[in-house]
Amino acid sequence: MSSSAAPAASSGLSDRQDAQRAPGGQDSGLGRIIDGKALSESIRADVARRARELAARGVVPGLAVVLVGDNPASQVYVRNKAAACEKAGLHSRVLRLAADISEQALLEVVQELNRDPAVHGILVQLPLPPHMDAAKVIETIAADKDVDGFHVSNAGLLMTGKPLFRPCTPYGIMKILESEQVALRGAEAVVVGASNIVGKPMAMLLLAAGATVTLCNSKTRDLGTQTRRADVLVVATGKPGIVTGDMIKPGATVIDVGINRNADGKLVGDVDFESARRVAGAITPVPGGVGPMTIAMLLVNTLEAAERSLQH
Ligand SMILES: Nc1nc(=O)c2c([nH]1)NC[C@@H]1CN(c3ccc(C(=O)N[C@@H](CCC(=O)O)C(=O)O)cc3)C=[N+]21
Ligand SMILES: [Mg+2]
Repeated sequence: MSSSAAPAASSGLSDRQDAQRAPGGQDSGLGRIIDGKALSESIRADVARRARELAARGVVPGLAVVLVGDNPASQVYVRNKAAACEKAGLHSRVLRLAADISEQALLEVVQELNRDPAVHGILVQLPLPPHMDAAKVIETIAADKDVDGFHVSNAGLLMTGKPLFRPCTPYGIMKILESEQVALRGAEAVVVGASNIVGKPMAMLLLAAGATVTLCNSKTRDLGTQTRRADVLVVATGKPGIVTGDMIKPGATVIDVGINRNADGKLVGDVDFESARRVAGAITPVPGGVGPMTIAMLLVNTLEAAERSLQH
């Protein structure tokens, strides 16, 4: 692919964005890389501003994160969430529980957080150890503190068009599409992966925005036939490289939710980035795409829970 050697000067673009501009500003044949990190920072700045307004009214938004066991990836995510809270002026509390804690003891911890007026949002980090029934734990969280949006009440409210908390990853993806000014009314949207956490709520949000939605799963026959119709393609399977450039409609917006560590320890998505970028109009990178938006929307949900606490 061609890349301009022109100096970045005052273009205001990152080196990476500048490198994909062909001489004369013509289309270089490479899709734009969507900067989820920059967008997440502007959302977090907005959260910080609203948190200051709340603080002036005597309310500091509080998030409680419950971490069971010592999964190293979970440790990192939980630390990042806590740091993002502090930076935005939200209070965060991390409860670290031993991997062998009983399910009953965990349920009691959640019930205590439900009663605590300083806690506006509760997140129980997944996955939970195998001896726990994750659904039972999630259903124990008060629906009006369920900032993940995983509780059946919140899933039902989303499905019936009256969402309280939107799950953070799909919500962040909607913010990306909005900021990219992707037209969704009447558009073909294809979601690959039908989890309760990403794929299913993603389909609901896209549907509510007027897209025609196809939800694919691990049994979908000839996946490429589905994905090639997509104006907006969201991939959330946990399978690196499941979508390649030949499966993408030219000009499509491609959103990669996967976070996989490859053999050399590098983070990669579910989409084969190099081949996809030659076809897509715009694409999210991994890292720096969807991941930072997930955390930003967790802050938004927590802030809004605190704002609602003032309304009654
Ligand atoms: N109850 C619950 N809620 C969750 O929201 C939840 C969870 N459990 N369990 C684990 C997953 C995973 N998750 C991520 C959030 C941010 C990044 C993120 O910021 N990723 C960075 C890179 C991070 C890195 O370098 O490892 C990026 O994509 O740029 C990743 C993953 C939230 N999760
Ligand atoms: Mg990412």
